[in-house]
Amino acid sequence: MKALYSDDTPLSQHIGALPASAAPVAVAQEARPVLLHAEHIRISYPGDEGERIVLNDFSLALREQEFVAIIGPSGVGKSSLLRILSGLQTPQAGQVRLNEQAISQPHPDISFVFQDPNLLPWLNVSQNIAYGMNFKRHKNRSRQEIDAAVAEAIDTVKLDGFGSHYPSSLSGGMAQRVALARSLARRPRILMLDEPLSALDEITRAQMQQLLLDTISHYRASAVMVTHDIDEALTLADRIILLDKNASAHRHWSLMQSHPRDVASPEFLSIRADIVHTLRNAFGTGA
Ligand SMILES: Nc1ncnc2c1ncn2[C@@H]1O[C@H](COP(=O)(O)OP(=O)(O)OP(=O)(O)O)[C@@H](O)[C@H]1O
Repeated sequence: MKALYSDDTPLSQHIGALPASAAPVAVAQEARPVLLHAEHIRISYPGDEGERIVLNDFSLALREQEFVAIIGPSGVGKSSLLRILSGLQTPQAGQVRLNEQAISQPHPDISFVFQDPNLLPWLNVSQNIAYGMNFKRHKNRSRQEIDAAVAEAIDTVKLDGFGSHYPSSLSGGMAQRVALARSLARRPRILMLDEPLSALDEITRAQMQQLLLDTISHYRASAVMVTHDIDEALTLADRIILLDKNASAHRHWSLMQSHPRDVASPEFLSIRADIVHTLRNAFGTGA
């Protein structure tokens, strides 16, 4: 069977307690420069018995145009990690650097898409997308430049003809496409996705997965996506990182398959079974 992993190491060895940064990355990605470094991140919150460590000594080097999926049981710190990688939250230890510059607050090169599209109901589709560009970095843009960026984003998410529609007239999938367009029209280097497709029905979700890949590729962005859906991670990601209830034991798989992928193929079923097996054995739960 053709190996899905970035080297010939059996999966059983990959899922040892390797720090995410220590494991090899896919060959195609290796050539790309690292965009975002997270080093020795610790996340903790106050608990009944003092500091409760959620994630410990987590490191990640996200490369240009790399797609990383973060999976793990509920409460292991996936959303907290995404906020830290984005500069929206400060870690208790460690550092996040974007292009070697430490970040500790929201950065214009990083944008977010959440499960809820959060569209402003009093603005139409074009205005919602343009609203996302209303940041310092775009202050010197002319009206024509903003209109051109909005038109490009609408075209990329396949919403031609819907620019003047209001959110109340959009389906869930269309609203999420607007949210995606709003985030990418700003031309961020990295898109952070916190379960953006989980509220959609199966068919819309599958369509959105392909659209997401196409759109991110069009804008040449990197992506970090939190998902509970292993198949979604297998469909989209160059790398899957599994966060463990043991805060120090993060594990990862690198996938080398090009898109579109057939996750029902024997090789994907095999890695899927390995991930599920790991989750069940180590954590007593599914993702
Ligand atoms: N602001 C906060 N104050 C205290 N505890 C918090 C805070 N934010 C998160 N937590 C706790 O930290 C842990 C990790 O939360 P987080 O939302 O990051 O996990 P998650 O893996 O994204 O969970 P889910 O899959 O359920 O969304 C949880 O136990 C959560 O209750």
